Amino acid sequence: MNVIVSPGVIKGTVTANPSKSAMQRAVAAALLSKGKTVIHNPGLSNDCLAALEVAENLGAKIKRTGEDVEITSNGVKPFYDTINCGESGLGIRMFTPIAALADLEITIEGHGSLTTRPMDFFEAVLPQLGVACSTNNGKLPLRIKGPLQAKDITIDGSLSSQFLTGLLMAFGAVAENATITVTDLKSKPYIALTLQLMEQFGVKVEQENFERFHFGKKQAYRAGEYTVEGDWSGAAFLLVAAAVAGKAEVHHLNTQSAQSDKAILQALESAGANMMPGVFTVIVEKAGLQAFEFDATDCPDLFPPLVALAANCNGITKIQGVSRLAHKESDRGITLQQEFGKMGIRIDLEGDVMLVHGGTGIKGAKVHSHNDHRIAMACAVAALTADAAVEIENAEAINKSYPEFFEHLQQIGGIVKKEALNINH
Ligand SMILES: O=C(O)C1=C[C@@H](OP(=O)(O)O)[C@@H](O)[C@H](O)C1
Ligand SMILES: C=C(OP(=O)(O)O)C(=O)O
Repeated sequence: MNVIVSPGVIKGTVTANPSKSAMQRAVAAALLSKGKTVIHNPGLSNDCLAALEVAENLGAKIKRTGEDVEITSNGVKPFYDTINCGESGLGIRMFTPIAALADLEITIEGHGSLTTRPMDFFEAVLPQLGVACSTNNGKLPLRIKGPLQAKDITIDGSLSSQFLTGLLMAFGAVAENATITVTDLKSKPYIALTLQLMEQFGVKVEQENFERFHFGKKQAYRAGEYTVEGDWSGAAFLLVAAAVAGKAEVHHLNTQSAQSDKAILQALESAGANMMPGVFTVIVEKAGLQAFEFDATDCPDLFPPLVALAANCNGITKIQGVSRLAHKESDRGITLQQEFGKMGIRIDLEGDVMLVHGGTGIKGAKVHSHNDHRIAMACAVAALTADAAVEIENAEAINKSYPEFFEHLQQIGGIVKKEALNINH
């Protein structure tokens, strides 16, 4: 699907979509619990749907009841010997150690960009926990055979925090007096989110400095009720849209959230946007925007909205953390450079630093998402202040995290036209 976004003024109110990071973790915790969990405000993006399907294949019963999702589980008891994590990096890295709690040999698959993302971590780490594991040269499919034994282990956290999230969640179900030690952990706030979620489901982990995670006496996940927070990662695009092109009020955003991407507020402030954050609502208004400096090492998903913001700021914005982008849905440093380049915005990549030359004028263009949801959304926001419309090819990539994105953009005044592909027979 191609989507055309025209320049225009932003004005309106919208409710943030549910956080996929929170939803996927809640689905995993519900699977690990005994009994019925009710998830309110469930996320239904492709990554969330993939998590629900994996939980079902690993033994949970899933029911949609009105606005909620009910997950009834008796722990990990796989129905099948194959699970498919769709395109979700968190999904595969979280559910692999969880699936390894069973003693069945299981094949773990995915599709699209997930087939090119690195999984060799598991081959190095899972055997130390008694799990046989093979990959296809460090890529999918994975084959594992548990059961996983939670033992003291040291892992490298520099590539992604998601592997640690998976180990923490799995250890939570079986560990007794065991410690995970992590070196060079990146994306730390995502681990804070994991620990917070585990505690909400009754499992407490003692952590020191995000380097040592200790499990004392054996614990059990407790089924219950859970409400998914609004998503700061998706809302960041709406907040930037307001900062560059008008004014918007975004509801259901918890400013006390553990989500890393609430850091968008700091970037907006540094750029000079007018902001009025409440506890569950954020209002952002356009102002004269200046180039800013920001370290996105621990919140890498903010790069695409930050680039859309920086393109509208006078001067050269410096964003640290480019090396974190190589293994996302696309190699995002390069993809942003290419696609914003088509819109006349120069981006230099200098080692771990991205330099965005802003305030030079955004041009209408035809751009491509590279099947990366956050690139599609960043281009849509850039279009708002372009000199002509921007056409985004493969814009359906947004379904991975935020299927409602274009409707939400329209709700706050965005001029959006969706074009189905013409297929000539
Ligand atoms: O745990 C999570 O929900 C996520 C962690 C981050 O990955 P890394 O830890 O690989 O940076 C982030 O980029 C991803 O979109 C979601
Ligand atoms: C990288 C992302 O997700 P994941 O790693 O879970 O696929 C993302 O949502 O931008």
